[in-house]
Amino acid sequence: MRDVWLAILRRYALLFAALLLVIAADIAVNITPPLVLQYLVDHLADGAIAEETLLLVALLYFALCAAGGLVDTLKETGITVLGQKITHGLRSAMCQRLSRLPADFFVQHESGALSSRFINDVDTLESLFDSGVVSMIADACTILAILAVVSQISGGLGILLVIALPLLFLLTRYFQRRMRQAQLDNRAAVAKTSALIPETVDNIRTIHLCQQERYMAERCRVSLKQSFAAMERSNFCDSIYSPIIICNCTAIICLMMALSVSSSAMQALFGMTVGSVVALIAYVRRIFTPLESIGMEIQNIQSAIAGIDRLREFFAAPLESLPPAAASPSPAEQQLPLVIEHVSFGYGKGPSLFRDFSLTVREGETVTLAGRTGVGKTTLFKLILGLYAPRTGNIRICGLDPRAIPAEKRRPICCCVEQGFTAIDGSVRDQITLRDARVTEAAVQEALALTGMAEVCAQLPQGLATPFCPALFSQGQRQLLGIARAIALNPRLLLLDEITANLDALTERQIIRALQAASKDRAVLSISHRLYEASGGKIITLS
Ligand SMILES: Nc1ncnc2c1ncn2[C@@H]1O[C@H](COP(=O)(O)OP(=O)(O)OP(=O)(O)O)[C@@H](O)[C@H]1O
Repeated sequence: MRDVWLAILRRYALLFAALLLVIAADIAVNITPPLVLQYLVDHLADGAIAEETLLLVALLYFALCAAGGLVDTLKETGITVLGQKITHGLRSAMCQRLSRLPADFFVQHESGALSSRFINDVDTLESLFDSGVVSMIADACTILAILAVVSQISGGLGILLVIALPLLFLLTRYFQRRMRQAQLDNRAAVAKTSALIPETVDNIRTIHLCQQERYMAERCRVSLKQSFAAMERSNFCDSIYSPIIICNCTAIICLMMALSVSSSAMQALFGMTVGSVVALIAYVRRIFTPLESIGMEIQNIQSAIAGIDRLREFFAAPLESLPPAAASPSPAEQQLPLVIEHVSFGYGKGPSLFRDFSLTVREGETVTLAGRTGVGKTTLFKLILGLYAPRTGNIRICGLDPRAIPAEKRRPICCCVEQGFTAIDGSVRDQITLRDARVTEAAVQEALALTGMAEVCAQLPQGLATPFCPALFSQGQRQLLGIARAIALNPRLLLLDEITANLDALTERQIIRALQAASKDRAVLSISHRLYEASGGKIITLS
């Protein structure tokens, strides 16, 4: 993961440096107005300043306030842009890595957990930058700068602030922790209520039949009550925090004034003038905003660290070791769509599912794999598709090692139709082309004609341009679309994994007819007894 970070930081080093400059400018611009105000008030009080100079100083004060707002906006924009760039760089690195992870990784990690790495964990990492580390550095620098200036004007107030600030910081953290806990409790209660709604709707008949309405209502009431109580706690902390901070701020100012007038020694320490009082009040107020932000930033950094750990795990997963890119096979090898020679395979360190298995499928041939359930028929397909490497032996598709075939060359060589149709977001045409520019309109029409789906698609409201939704087609029609997708780039080898399972006899016959038309002149390896009976091809039993 360190390489990824370094690459990202190197790429955006300029932006990072510019951001640091803007942060420095922001601190400087925000710290100056009270000093100008002090000068202005002091000189107004003793009347020893020309009117034009006064006007100029007043204008300077307003200009500095405006510049402060401007630089602040620039700083926020810079932090957000840098955070977004880092997120983009990180997600791109994750996507690149995702396509090189072995099939086992996807068996061990649920798709939901993997999506969460891409969405939630990367988002928390973004917050590590835009409302975490960078903002914390900026806030800490602002506090130090204010303390330095305040100590210059009034050493006594500087000491007071150094004593009070850690206590106020602890108070802020206490409130923030309580609010966070209340929000977490509320989220858990809301999630419970949300889960209850679909559960109730799905089981509404059973609830009525078993007269469980009260029980369900009670469950809902309990989680709503928990949510309400948690929100109350959060609101309470929120409402009393600001008054407490304002009271503290006022108490510090009062204490400063009381001490400065109590004795001449104290006055020397606090060094009060009318202007300095105005400036110091402004500084005391200003110091609380970054103090409060730092508390939130620590919280963000803590949750981001958990996200970083999960991302580190993702980046630490070993990549698939692929054989070198496939060299062009000899013309003799090219003629054989599938050759399996003495292959043995088992998952991980488990026992071998099959040993010394050999098979050749030629052009125009339909071979059916048979064998008891769990014998490894689908596993053999995974080996042919290059998802796993055989323990021993070789597999060649058109003379190439399936694991070494580049992604863009796979579709014209070998395609697999599975039991269920997996749709992509887009139109009906996209389901066949998969947005692959090599699939021409003529190829789409030919694939639809071969599978008998041309008429069905022509009757759709916008023809092939109709946005796809599962309700447009029956289960059998979706399977036919899957076959049309598989043959659209005219692959030499077609793998069919129980594609007629769960279908009624009529639809099954329709699919078998479509397959017979699609199988002409290509090698077909199937796990389907029906197809075997219909095609009369070879049957190979795995044992
Ligand atoms: N990713 C995996 N990791 C470990 N074991 C697996 C994995 N996938 C499948 N298996 C195991 O391998 C064995 C063969 O599974 P496979 O799906 O290939 O059988 P099959 O012959 O296609 O069965 P069926 O006819 O029921 O579909 C099973 O015992 C299964 O539990």
